[in-house]
Amino acid sequence: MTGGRRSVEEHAQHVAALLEPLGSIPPAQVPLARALDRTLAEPVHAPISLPPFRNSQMDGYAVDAASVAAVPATLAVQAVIAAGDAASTLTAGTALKIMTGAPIPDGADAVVPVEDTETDEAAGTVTVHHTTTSGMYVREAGSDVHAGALLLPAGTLLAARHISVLAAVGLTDVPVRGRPRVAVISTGSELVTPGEELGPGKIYNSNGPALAASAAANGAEVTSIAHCEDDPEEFAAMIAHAVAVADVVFTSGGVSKGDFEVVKDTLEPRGGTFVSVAMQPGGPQGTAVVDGVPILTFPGNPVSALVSFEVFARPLLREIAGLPAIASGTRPLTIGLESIPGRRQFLRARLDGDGVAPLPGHGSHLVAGLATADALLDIDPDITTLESGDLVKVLPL
Ligand SMILES: Nc1nc2c(c(=O)[nH]1)N[C@H]1C(S)=C(S)[C@@H](COP(=O)(O)OP(=O)(O)OC[C@H]3O[C@@H](n4cnc5c(N)ncnc54)[C@H](O)[C@@H]3O)O[C@H]1N2
Ligand code: MOO
Repeated sequence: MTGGRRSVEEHAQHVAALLEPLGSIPPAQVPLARALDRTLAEPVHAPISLPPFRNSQMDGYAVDAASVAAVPATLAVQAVIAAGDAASTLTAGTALKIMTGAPIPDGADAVVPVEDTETDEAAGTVTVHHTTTSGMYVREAGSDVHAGALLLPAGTLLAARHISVLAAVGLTDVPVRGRPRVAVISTGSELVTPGEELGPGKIYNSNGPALAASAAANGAEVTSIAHCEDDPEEFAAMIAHAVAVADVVFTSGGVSKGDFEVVKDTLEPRGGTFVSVAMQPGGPQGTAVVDGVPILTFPGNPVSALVSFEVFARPLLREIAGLPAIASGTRPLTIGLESIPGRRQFLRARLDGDGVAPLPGHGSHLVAGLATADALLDIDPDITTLESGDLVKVLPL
């Protein structure tokens, strides 16, 4: 604690301990069509070789290289082999017209590209102008990967190129790390859902969609998104639903010092802990466990809610889902800044060449300003002034 406030590190440890059981979510077998951005839970070995059979790299003529050792060489063309045809046999001293991807006939060991030949349709012959060597333009079976070899190690974050090879070896589904199920509850009687009428005193709910998007972007499966009036009974019912469908619940609003702090008022009597964390934004934080399911209660201000997610939830969700950690680093400031003493500040900023520039405006309601940021500056509580050129910790958004 610092001055009655819990440090960011202490709160992060507390949250990590609460979310620890999520580390044992079992892996899932998912179809390739839903495997993008998932993380392989186990290594995948090639069930077949690639290419599965010896095939042509060019549209041209399959020959025995020895038969075109002296050029020009004119050979009878026996037939045409298309991609998809079954294997055929080349009669010695002749050629077979062959398409890219078609199986190389037995007896052939090279392909002469069509550009290096002259065809006499009437005579049924091809004249080859350049000599070739055994293996030229032949794609050997297994030259990419052999059956049984390691295709992708466990931990691979599946991108299109991985889906490509998994499909190429004929796999229909793959074992991936389980995703934590997340429920999001936005609280506040002032909130209306986009699409509804914005009556007097009302604002659109932005935390619900933002927290759901943040969770989904960091490896979670969002199973419930709900909005609750500042009504303890309604909130208690929503919590009961949320813990039934999720592994972790995020709430926003209702945790500070007002008359209608529905989250705090409902969860504190049920063993929840509500603290002030020495950070800005995101000071008021709470946690609870209901029916064994951890609940993180973020403050309602939109910037505070998202910064809270970035600092406390994002690293853990990514670890649980097997996603790589977000690489934070340091960069020189392109503009100097002032910071409040005693609070770890997370300032909105924009990457600027090799440096980083803090954005103007510190209010936690500045959601349009937040949308122009692509990073947070992580300023230690004991720092009050930084000059242009000073190195700062940067957390990419
Ligand atoms: N007397 C004090 N007042 C406040 C303190 C304090 O220490 N003493 N802390 C301030 C800080 S810092 C924050 S952050 C907020 C946190 O308050 P709550 O978590 O109780 O949040 P609300 O009061 O419900 O809402 C705050 C603010 O954010 C807007 N909001 C809430 N939910 C949403 C949403 N889903 N989408 C968009 N905007 C939302 C809400 O309308 C309020 O304007 O408390 C300060 N007050
Ligand atoms: O922490 Mo509040 O989260 O400063 O706006």
